[in-house]
Amino acid sequence: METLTLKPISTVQGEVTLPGSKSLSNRILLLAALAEGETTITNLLDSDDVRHMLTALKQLGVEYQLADDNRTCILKGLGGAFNVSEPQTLFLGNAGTAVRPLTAALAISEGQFTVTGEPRMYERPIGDLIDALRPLGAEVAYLKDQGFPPLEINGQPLAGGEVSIKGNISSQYLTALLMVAPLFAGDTLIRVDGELVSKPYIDITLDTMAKFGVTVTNNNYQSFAISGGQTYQSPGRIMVEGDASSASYFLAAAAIGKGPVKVHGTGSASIQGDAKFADVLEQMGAKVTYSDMWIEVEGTGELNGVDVDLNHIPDAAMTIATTALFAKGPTRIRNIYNWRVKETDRLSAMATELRKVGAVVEEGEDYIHIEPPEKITSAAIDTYNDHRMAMCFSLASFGDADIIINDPKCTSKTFPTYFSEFARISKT
Ligand SMILES: O=C(O)C1=C[C@@H](OP(=O)(O)O)[C@@H](O)[C@H](O)C1
Ligand SMILES: C=C(OP(=O)(O)O)C(=O)O
Repeated sequence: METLTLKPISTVQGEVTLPGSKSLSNRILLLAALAEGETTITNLLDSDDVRHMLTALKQLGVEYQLADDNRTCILKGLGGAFNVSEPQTLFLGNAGTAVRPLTAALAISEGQFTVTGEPRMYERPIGDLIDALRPLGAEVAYLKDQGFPPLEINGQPLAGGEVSIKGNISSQYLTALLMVAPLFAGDTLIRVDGELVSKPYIDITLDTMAKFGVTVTNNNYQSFAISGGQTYQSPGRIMVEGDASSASYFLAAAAIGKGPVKVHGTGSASIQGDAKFADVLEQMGAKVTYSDMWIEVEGTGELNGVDVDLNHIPDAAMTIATTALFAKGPTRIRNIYNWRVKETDRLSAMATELRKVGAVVEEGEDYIHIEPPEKITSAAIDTYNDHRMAMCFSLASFGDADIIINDPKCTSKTFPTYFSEFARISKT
C-alpha cells in the first residue's frame, strides 16, 4: 500500500483555485444529457466520481467531446430520456451522485440496465429511492441484498402522480426523483415522508434544474410539485462552481495555522451549502471574509471547541472533527447519523483515527465528541478508501509529529491533486 508522510507544518498561506464541484458536475452532466440542445460545460471536475458519470453517459448513447484537461465538455443532449437497444451494465464506482440520479433516469428510459459499483456501494442503501419509484410503475430488482445495489432496471416511460419518499438517510434519493419528475408524462407531487437530511443539496438540485429550464414548487421541503411532459432545455454554456467541500481543508488549515488562505470558486453567492462551512470556523474563533466567489480565512491564534448540529453540511463537517484537535476545549458534532452510510462508516472511522493521534473521543450513534490531546501523537492514519478521511487528516500535521496517510490516492474520488495543493500552501 502506498503511504504519504506529512512532516509537521507550522502554517499555510496562499491562494487556491478550487476544482469544480462534484455535486454540480454530475448534476449538470446528467441534465445536459437529458436536455434538448448542446451544452458547453466548463470547470468540470476531473475525478473518479465524474469519470464514472461520463463513462455511463457514453454507454447510454450520449455524444460529447472532452477537452484534453477533462475540464471542458461539449455535450449533445438527447432531448429526453435514454433509449438504448442493447442491455447495458454501468459500473459507477462509489459515486452516490451517479448511482442515485442515474437509477431514477434509467427507470424512465427505454432499455435494460444493470447498475454496478465498488464493494462499498453495495453496502450503501438505495431502498428508499426504489420504494418511491416502484409505486409509479418502475421495474427495479435487487441483484444481491434487498435495498442495496447492484440493481437490474427494466426501463420504461412512467406517468408520474403522487409519491412519498423518505429523506432521513440521504437527500440524494429525493434529488434523483426530482430530476426525473419533469420527464414523467403527467404532473407529480412528491411528499417527503418524515425528516429530510442534507437539505442544502436539494437547493443545488432545484437550482440546476432551473438552469435547464424546469421550475419546481418547493413547499418548505415537505412536498414538491413538478409539471409533467417537460423537456429540459440546454442553457448553452454553464460553468461549474468550485467545490466548497474541497475548500474546507484549506480554510480549516488557515484557521489552525496563521493563514491567510483565500480559496477561489465558491463564496457567499455559491449555491453549495458547504460554502457556509467557514461560518463554523468563525464560530471557533477564525477571521472569515466572504466575497461572492472567494472565501478567505485567517487564524487568530485562538480556536475554541464548539457544539454544533452539522446535518446541513455532512461532508465539510468531517473537517471540523480534525480541526477540533487544535481547539481549546471539546467539540461535539451532532445530527450526523448518515456519516455511517457514506464512503465508509465515517463515525467509526473518524473516532478510531482521532484516537490514534491522541484525542479522547466518544462515538455516539449520530454524534461525535472530541477532546483534543495536549500534544498530537505521530500515527499512521487509515483512510478506509474514503477521500475525506485522507484530506481531513492532513490537518493533523499541524501537531509537532509526523502524520502518515495510508493510501493517499483515495482522494481521486473528488480531488486527485489534493496533497500537492496542500503541500504548495504549507510552510514548515
Ligand atoms: O447530492 C449531493 O451531491 C450530495 C449529497 C450529500 O449526501 P446525503 O444526502 O446522502 O447526505 C453529500 O454527502 C454527498 O457528498 C453529495
Ligand atoms: C458522501 C460523499 O459522496 P457520495 O456522492 O458518493 O455520496 C462524499 O463525497 O463525501
